[in-house]
Amino acid sequence: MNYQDLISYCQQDWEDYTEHDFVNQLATGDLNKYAFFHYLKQDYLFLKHYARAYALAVFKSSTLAEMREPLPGLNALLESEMNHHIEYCQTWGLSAEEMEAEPEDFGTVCYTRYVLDTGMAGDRTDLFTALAPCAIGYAVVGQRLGQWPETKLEGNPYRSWVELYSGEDYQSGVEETIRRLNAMLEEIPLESKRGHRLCEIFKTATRMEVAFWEQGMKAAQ
Ligand SMILES: Cc1ncc(CO)c(N)n1
Repeated sequence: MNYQDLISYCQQDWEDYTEHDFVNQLATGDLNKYAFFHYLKQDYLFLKHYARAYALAVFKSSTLAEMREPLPGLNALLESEMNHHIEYCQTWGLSAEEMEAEPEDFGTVCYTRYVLDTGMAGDRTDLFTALAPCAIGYAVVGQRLGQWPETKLEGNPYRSWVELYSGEDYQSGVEETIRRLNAMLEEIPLESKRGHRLCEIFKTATRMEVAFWEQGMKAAQ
């Protein structure tokens, strides 16, 4: 099997995630600012736990080459994504300390602990499958918004978000992630108990991504 099989298994959830109103409104600049602010603060907390999950990938590795594999992703997350979030929140008058002190919303707890639990209970492939919708989905969103005729950059308060995820650095990092995931999935038949289990992991994480957009939307109501 390959990563495309994981997406096909949950096609509707995948579209709900990557074509969500939240991202379309981000691209046009029409998203409610409280929705975005809540999302961004929660995403900061989300990324911290995500970094822990990448660190777990080192723990779950056996060879040195495997141990090194999660490092570029971990570095991009802790540096460019986190710095973007911190700098953005600062422009709204929120300090990094205040972001640290923000309480975790339910969707943030559910998603991050699901990924960590899947990785701890399973092996490296289970863990990377649980991590996959995050990286791949945001790359798909970034690519789509980068080409979408309705995307507005000029005067868009969310421009930096669109540029981060449609940018060359993020896109090429995810291409590498996909290549590695495919190499892990190659030997596993889609029509097997193992294949089915991986599809279910990917689907659950994808549903959590939809809930994460919804959690932002709800903050505006
Ligand atoms: C919830 C979520 N999923 C994926 C990404 C992409 O790294 C992110 N920053 N946040």
